Amino acid sequence: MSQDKLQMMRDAGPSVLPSLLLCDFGDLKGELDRLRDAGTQVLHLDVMDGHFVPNLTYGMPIVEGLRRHTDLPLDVHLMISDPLHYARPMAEAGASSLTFHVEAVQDAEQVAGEIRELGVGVGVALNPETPLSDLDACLPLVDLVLVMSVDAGFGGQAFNPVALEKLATLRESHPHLLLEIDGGINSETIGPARAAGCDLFVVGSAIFKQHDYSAAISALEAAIEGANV
Ligand SMILES: O=C(CO)[C@H](O)[C@H](O)COP(=O)(O)O
Ligand SMILES: [Co+2]
Repeated sequence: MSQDKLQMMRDAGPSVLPSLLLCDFGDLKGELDRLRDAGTQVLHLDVMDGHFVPNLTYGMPIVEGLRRHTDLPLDVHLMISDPLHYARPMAEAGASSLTFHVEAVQDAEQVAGEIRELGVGVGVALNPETPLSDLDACLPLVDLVLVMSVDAGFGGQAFNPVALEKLATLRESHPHLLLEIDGGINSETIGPARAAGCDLFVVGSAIFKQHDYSAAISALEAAIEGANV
């Protein structure tokens, strides 16, 4: 099933992925309904352990609860020190793709290989200061690369344009890899990210700090459409 969901992420084309980090957790079902009505095709879930990053969010019960209320692909961003410890429970909870941070692991090739065996999409993420060369060993084993445009850990940070260079380099060398960007994406930064070859655009503040999610997502999609690709 998760491989189907990964295909749904590919088939969606350039897409805005709302990050539930900044949503109203007191009304998750309402938030899902509003996002679905706004045309959301993939959800981005930020899992933080208070160790790899200095922030703590949520784990399997929330992923499982979301899965019971939506068929949308769940793109899970693991900002945790020991991704393999939680990979299987996350897959069983309903994750469609699991993206680990290359900075968190000793052997990224092994981690990517073990996640792949779970039947979910495999992603690797890197923070702004991490060089692309750190991905060399695991790139042949992943479906997507998540290029961070802020330091992982918090929503609402300013966009770091170093991500654009990384996206352009990856797009050139790996035309079929799914490329995702996360952090400080809004209607001004999303166009340059699309022009650099990005497919999936994670957005927190620029959706959840607006009253009208449909209007916010439409503005972001218009900026993607208008990008100089
Ligand atoms: O991974 C993340 C933070 O580490 C979030 O996905 C990201 O910060 C989204 O929020 P914003 O659009 O406000 O930057
Ligand atoms: Co994220």
